[in-house]
Amino acid sequence: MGSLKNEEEMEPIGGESSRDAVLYVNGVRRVLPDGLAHLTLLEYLRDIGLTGTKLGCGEGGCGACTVMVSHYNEVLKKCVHYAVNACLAPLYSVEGMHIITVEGVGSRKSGLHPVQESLARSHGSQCGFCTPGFIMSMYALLRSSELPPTEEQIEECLAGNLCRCTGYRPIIDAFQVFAKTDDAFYTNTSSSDLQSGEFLCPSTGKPCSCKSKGLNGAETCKKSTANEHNYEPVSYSEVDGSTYTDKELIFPPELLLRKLTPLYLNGFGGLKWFRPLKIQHLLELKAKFPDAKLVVGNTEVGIEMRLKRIQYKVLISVAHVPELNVLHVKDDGLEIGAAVRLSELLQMFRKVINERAAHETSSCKAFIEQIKWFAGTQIKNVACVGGNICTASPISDLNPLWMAAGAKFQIIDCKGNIRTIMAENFFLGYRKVDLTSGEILLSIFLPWTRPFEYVKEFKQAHRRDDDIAIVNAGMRVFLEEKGEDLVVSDSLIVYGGVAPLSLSAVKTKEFIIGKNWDQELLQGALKFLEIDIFLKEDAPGGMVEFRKSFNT
Ligand SMILES: NC(=O)c1ccc[n+]([C@@H]2O[C@H](COP(=O)([O-])OP(=O)(O)OC[C@H]3O[C@@H](n4cnc5c(N)ncnc54)[C@H](O)[C@@H]3O)[C@@H](O)[C@H]2O)c1
Ligand code: HPA
Repeated sequence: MGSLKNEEEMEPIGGESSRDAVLYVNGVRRVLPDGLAHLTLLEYLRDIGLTGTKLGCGEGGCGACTVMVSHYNEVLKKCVHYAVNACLAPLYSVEGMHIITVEGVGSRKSGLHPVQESLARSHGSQCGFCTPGFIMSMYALLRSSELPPTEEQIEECLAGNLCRCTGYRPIIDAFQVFAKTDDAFYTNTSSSDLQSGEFLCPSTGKPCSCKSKGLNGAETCKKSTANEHNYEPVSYSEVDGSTYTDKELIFPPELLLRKLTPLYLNGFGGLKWFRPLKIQHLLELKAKFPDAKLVVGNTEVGIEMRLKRIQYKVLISVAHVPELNVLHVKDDGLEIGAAVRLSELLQMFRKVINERAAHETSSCKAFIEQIKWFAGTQIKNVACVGGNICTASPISDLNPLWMAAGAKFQIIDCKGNIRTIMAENFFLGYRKVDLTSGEILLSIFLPWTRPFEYVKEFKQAHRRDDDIAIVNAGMRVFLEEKGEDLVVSDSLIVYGGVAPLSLSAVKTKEFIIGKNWDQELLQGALKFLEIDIFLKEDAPGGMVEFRKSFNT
């Protein structure tokens, strides 16, 4: 399929020269030849014999293909580790990175990792198909956490992994031994006894169900989750895995020193894969290939190409363009680059709600709740804000919130001209947005909320975790004090899942503005919502009565 091209031979992608595409898998250096742009990371891994990673749903919904990606983050000046769905990750998107698969974590032969051993001992593996994915989600959480994770973080990191056999309880039990809430519980036996005589579990910091008064709380708790029969641990003597760390795969030193370079590679059927590192190069590419698809997480494009058989000829990975990765806290709000991943955004929201006045972060709190239920952790680790916005899905979880929260989108064209548009006006129809083929979404500006301004999210899906919405919404109301009363000064209520696009309840807004914030307003608003959100009996998506019940 030809060889790697250097910059001189390249399409317009800047003046730096390109190098070999390199990847590390389980500590082993691998040179990626040109011609593989059509491959996913999963296909590549299985082709090289690493078949522990499984193909389940192929759309990032089941987690059987979970692997851990590590790379050096130039901004944070440290290695970052996170779980991804290998079934959606384009092979070249992980160029310059280290991939750890379940084979690299441990095996019977080389010794099991504590995560693997605990799962096996707790009967958390039955048919075994989903097991590598669970192991990798938990392993990635442990490697990326500076402190031992909480029980909640452990459950959250598994939201994108499905198991059809166990009912999840043995899996959760197996992994909860890695949760630790308070060092004192481990070091000070007297502090692990409540005055009532109840025993506090060292792993969870909560009263322990085994209620044992044994010598060592940790030991008692361990036995309650692991197999109580005598056994010879394969690789370690304690559940905390202290002896295992000698074998832990380190981040390859070569990748610490190696600078990312722009890439231009090819794939089957004439597919071109570009990785510009500068906005100027990205804009030049977009001018040259107006129909090119921008990709970051590939969680939408990947599904379109594989499951819907849509053929894109040119893919431009914009994940490493600095201008698209900004996350700036400003006096009047937050500037968010279009390529910022949802997990990064979530962290930023958590940071600002701790640092800023409570009234300023009502939108941030609503986004935190909505992102929690957006998808599994593996998807949130790669899916970007701009990808979700530009997909303009009628069930997008975040677009109703951007609109309601009064966000503004910055759009840049191939010549570098920037225009700003209110999120409210950006969505034009079914998966149609106000972008010409020469334009891309550059960034999003989310204003802080004002005193007496409140933003709320809503999502109803078939199940809570990792599911698409049946109906969702974003709502904002800004109240003004008038004497004894609170009067609605401004508002926006936007619903998803009820029309071909995220739909603003215009008449309801008109009705409530200027009215007192009371029960009467609520009853009147519900009537107007029935007019604004009108679902025909044969509306696409079905479940019309059910969906109507959420709107009012
Ligand atoms: N597969 C899943 O389980 C799952 C779950 C939840 C959400 N999602 C998807 O997450 C996606 C978000 O991110 P992603 O990074 O994976 O998307 P992606 O890389 O697949 O790109 C999605 C779309 O957005 C466009 N796009 C991306 N950045 C753009 C920009 N800066 N300007 C203009 N267009 C741009 C792409 O060209 C493409 O059409 C959503 O679209 C949503 O469909 C997937
Ligand atoms: N949330 C969850 N799933 C999705 C979305 C979203 O916003 N868009 C497409 N699939």
